[in-house]
Amino acid sequence: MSKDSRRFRQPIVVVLGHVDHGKTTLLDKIRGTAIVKKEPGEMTQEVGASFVPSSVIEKLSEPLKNIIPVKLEIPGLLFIDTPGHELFSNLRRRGGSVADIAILVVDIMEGFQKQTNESIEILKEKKVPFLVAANKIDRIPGWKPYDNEPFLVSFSKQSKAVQQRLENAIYNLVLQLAQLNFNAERFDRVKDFTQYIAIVPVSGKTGEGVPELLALLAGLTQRFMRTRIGFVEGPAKGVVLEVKEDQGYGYTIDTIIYDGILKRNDTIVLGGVNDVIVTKVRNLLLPAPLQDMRISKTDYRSVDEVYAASGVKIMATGLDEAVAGSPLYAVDNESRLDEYKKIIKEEISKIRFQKNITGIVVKADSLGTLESLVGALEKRNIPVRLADIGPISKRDIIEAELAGKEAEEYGIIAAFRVKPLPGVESSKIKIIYNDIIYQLIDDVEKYINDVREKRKRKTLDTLVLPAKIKILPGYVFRRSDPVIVGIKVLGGIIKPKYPLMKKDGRRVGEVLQIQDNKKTLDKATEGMEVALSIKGNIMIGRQIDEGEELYTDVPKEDLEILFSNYKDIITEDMKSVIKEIINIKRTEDPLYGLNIQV
Ligand SMILES: Nc1nc2c(ncn2[C@@H]2O[C@H](COP(=O)(O)OP(=O)(O)OP(=O)(O)O)[C@@H](O)[C@H]2O)c(=O)[nH]1
Repeated sequence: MSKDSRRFRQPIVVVLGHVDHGKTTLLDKIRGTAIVKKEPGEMTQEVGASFVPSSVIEKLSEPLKNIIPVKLEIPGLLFIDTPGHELFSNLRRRGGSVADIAILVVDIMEGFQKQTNESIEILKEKKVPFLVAANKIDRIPGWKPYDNEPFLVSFSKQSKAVQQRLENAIYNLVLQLAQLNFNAERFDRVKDFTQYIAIVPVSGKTGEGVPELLALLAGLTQRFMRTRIGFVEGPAKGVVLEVKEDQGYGYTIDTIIYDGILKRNDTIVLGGVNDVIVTKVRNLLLPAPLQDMRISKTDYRSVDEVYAASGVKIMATGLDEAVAGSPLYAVDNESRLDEYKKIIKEEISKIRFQKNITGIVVKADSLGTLESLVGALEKRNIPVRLADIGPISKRDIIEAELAGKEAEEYGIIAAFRVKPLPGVESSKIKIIYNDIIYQLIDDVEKYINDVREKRKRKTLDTLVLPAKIKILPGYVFRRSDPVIVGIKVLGGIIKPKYPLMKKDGRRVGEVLQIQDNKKTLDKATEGMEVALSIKGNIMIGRQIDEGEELYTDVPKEDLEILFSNYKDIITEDMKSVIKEIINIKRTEDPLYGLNIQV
């Protein structure tokens, strides 16, 4: 088909679903089936995507003519090759996704799992319609496989008991979708596809149901997305899927062009690590044609132009700084260059940002994953102070430290597929790594909650309260191990287990016991004169002296909790002790007691 006769471009299809539910197997089966059914010259190869021409889809659905009448106007379907959340997030497009429709793969024996629900969330948010592939039907007990047959053909040949098992499993999926507020039904019973999600039973292993899956994807997109998939003659619009250093080609970008035509020598603009990149297309690369069924895409051939929708590798100078997930525009008229640059800058600055708030630092390898991370974190009410792409730098550490001083739980960096730059001292703060977006978010949330829980568990009993004591001269009962001395409480409250410090902030052991006339006390307050035993490596005359004044060594957090939760026990004498303690502690930690009004 020549491009001039095109009315529609091929819809872009993505595959999502829970781990091990069979996304890769199903995609491979679709590709393999398409390769087997193609006529010579019909199969063009794409970068990062596979094209299944309409002629193949029509051939496959021939036996279904009476059930799904498909007369295809679209040229075919473009399947994004790599399944999963992470790549999907780089298919970003302002206000949605470059993907036109999605296949949500669900293991029919296992039903909806965590990532199935997450996938639905993502699809809802990006407004991508989807159908459900109820996969692994060949694993239904008693199922007799009929390789590559339409589901309806194979289903009609199964025993009644097996048919019933399948129906039960489908019903289970219908219920699970209903809980998520979706109407759903087996595809052949759906009357209105705008109201119901179609469930297509398939097997990625035997290929059963693949004909229906393809026919439905094609039929639904061409019927309900006519405007969206209308072919555009103008300059290309696309998205950077991945940035790669290819042997012999230098830095290249794998892109999905979803609109218009991209030509060699076109000027393109896209997002870069430091600035918007403006460059000229030196070469457009597509995988060399397939010789046989092997799906290998390592050799390239160059072409003069590609038209939407397609996956193409772009060679150009300056791509080493290109950012995956960035929009890409071809500029037809140099006078509009600034306009395009501005659009890209604006879009990127919404995703890469620094705010003066208490929140965590997020670093990711691409714009798409960064956007997904920040979006998901904010949904869980986790504030983000700094969001950026690239390796962890000194600035990131400093920002996290600052946040941590304001609220300990936020003094972290969430790192998605990035590492610290060489020489960056990262041991001072907690960096949480995970290469799966949703696990990273779970890890971050868990860490924050753990820190908060720990803090909450600190009740009045476990707090170290402020106190100031004086070792009374002439009342040394034991000089060491443990020291036993007579003291007077000059202010505050002292209890066993409290750590003690000198006027210069140095630690000098811990209170072991408090006694008055041989009676053990659980505390001593202002004005009381009691005997105190102090354990630790200390000796009267060495670390501490008769007549010396000591303070309790109050942790910053304890002081904050005292002020936020137990203000009523703060007496005047304790207040003046607190002021002195803050002065002592500030020499080490300038933020000690910062938010406290004494
Ligand atoms: N019996 C049967 N096994 C299947 C089918 N589809 C996939 N499998 C098996 O299920 C396992 C997982 O399949 P994958 O295709 O790797 O699953 P995936 O969802 O791509 O997994 P991740 O990429 O790890 O998320 C493999 O052992 C497959 O062979 C199917 O239709 N029938």
